[in-house]
Amino acid sequence: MSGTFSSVPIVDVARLSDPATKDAELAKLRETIFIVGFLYLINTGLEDLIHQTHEDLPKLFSLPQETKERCNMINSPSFLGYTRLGAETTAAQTDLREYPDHPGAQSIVDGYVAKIDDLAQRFVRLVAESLSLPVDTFDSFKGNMSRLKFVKYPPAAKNSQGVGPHKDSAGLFTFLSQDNTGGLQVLNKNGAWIDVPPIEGSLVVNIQQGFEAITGGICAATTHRVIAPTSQTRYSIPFFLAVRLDLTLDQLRESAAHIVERIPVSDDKKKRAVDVPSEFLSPLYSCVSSILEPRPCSGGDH
Ligand SMILES: O=C(O)CCC(=O)C(=O)O
Ligand SMILES: [Fe+2]
Repeated sequence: MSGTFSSVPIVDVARLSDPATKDAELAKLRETIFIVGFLYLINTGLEDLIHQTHEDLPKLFSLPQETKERCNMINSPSFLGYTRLGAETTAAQTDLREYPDHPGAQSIVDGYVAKIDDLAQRFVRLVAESLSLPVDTFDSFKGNMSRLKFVKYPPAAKNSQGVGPHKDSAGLFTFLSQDNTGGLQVLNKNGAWIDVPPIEGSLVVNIQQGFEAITGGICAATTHRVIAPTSQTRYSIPFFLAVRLDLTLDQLRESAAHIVERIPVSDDKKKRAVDVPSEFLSPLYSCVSSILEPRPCSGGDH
């Protein structure tokens, strides 16, 4: 792999679990983490769950509008819940997508979160291994505010914005299951949009800005977007693995410097990593929770 990419690599969990193939697959994971920031994860063991959950999504979204509005996120103190179509903006344009939540969805959500969170915990340890770090290196950064979203993109005019260009923000990694529609694209270092076509049963995993900050910018979050579908409705299920909200940015900088020292990449890359432009390291915020909800940070030293 050279300095940029023209497709998103596939990393195989079965090969990572087999002593005969583990090292080769870890090397692939490392290259992918450094160069692309996006990968497909296959053979996760979650294929049936993913399939079943996608079967359930159209039913959830076809709940009556007033049922969906009852759990609108604007009424929630934690800002979690339903968002209607057109209520979001990315890169100054309206996104053509909506997401629901409903008490009836509780068991679907709980079942999915339990399994995907378990996979996410294993993945983070594999990433540490692939970077030649102790397996538990990132464990102390993990928080308990991970989020699951069910997203619907109705058909729209050609080249409409499903969700505009963005990097995922204050977490470690995103684990996304997309249906068979397509439309997800990632931006490579030459400024070209690269398709991430659906692979049945796979998860698309990408680095968030929290992990970028933890690795001092060596493992960077990649900009991505979704082009709205034109003829069929698209559904996706992103799971955002969170960082600890009480982590102070001073602590983060200190441990990032410590981790960067141990990652075996060229000094040149390390040098560039020192000055990563990330809202995550903005002096405007004193701790991670204030990025999500700007206010003074308390109890940040544990
Ligand atoms: O729906 C997708 O495929 C991607 C969604 C996404 O990028 C996000 O919600 O952050
Ligand atoms: Fe995203």
